[in-house]
Amino acid sequence: MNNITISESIKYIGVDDTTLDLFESQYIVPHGVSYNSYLILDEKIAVMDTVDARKTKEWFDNLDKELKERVPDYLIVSHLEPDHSANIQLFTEKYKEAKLVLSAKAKAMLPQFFNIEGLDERCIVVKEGEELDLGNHHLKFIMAPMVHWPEVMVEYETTEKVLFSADGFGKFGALSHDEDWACEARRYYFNIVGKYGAPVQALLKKASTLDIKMICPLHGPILKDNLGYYIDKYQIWSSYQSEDEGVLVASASIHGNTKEVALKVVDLLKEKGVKVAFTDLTRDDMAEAVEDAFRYSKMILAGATYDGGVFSPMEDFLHRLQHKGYQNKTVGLIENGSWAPLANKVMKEMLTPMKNVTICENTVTIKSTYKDENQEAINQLVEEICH
Ligand SMILES: Cc1cc2nc3c(=O)[nH]c(=O)nc-3n(C[C@H](O)[C@H](O)[C@H](O)COP(=O)(O)O)c2cc1C
Repeated sequence: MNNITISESIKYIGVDDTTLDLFESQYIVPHGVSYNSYLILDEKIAVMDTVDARKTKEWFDNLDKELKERVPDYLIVSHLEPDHSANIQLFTEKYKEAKLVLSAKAKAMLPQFFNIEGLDERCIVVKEGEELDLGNHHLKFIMAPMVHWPEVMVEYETTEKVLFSADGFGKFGALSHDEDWACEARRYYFNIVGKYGAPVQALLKKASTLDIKMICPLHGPILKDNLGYYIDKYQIWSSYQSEDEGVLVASASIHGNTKEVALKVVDLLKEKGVKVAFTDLTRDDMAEAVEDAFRYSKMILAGATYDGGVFSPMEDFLHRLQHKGYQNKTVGLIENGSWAPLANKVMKEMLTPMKNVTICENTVTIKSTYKDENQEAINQLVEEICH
């Protein structure tokens, strides 16, 4: 177990997973991920969520070690996604007197995942603002529907002023791997929670009334210092403001000619002192491209024409941005085609329904390979996006 200290009474019993190939079967996690779980030891004992089925044994070992022969009274269920809920059934079978404490929606969904005997008697359904008395510790329940599932709730422990924030403030990366919080927290946020900005804003509003000394999320490090920094990031991200003035240049190129033009644009922007990120959508991590699209205020898309449409990695990227609620940005378009270039038309059609997305008037069309005669159009697009 990671040697993570929370307090005398609150223990970390989570686990690192450093061999997972893809989180949610789609996100690379080069430094793994942690499934966090906590134990509150008081007159009554509460376990705060379970972990993924990949780590059942390790989690029960951690729990046993901290319980020191005592028996839990409650399992608090914040979220039913299997990376946190997988061991609920086993827990109820091992601790037959323990109650599950959960939202009404979670109780309704529970039978979809498990077949728990005497479910009604085993559950304590809690509502907004209700409290559970553990002795010196008191858990106050705050509903957080659609952050990012409907049954989600978070818990505020009033004595030590700890917010158990479910997937909120979560991050990719195992706890054994020490790294900057923002990069992997941002990639996690926009790809997993990003669509649900309004529910996150609602939760932040409720949280702003609490005196929070520590945030214990279900993934990533326990946040103890400078909490304003993390909360500010969540305010920016969930309100779809751009975190940085700058341009993401994203290319989808089959044979490299479109990419070559995209890289020329990167150089031009850099010469102008603009903050630039570049992604090759055919090879780089798509989730990081999504993250950067939300992070920066502007974006230039460079796509090859493919079968009368746009090359599929670009199409995939734009679909993801649609799903995640991409908005409030300026976007420039570059296309390439050998006989009937159509990529700009298709990219424009995909961008137009998005909220408050302004498409630059200047566009660039390359016919197969870059020629000097293309430079003027490129310059004009770069000039427009810089203003
Ligand atoms: C399978 C396939 C389908 C294509 N479809 C079109 C098309 O519909 N219209 C067009 O103008 N070019 C089409 N092209 C040509 C490419 O868009 C063109 O060669 C472009 O220059 C490729 O840029 P790249 O070097 O960045 O890959 C197609 C190419 C391939 C391989």
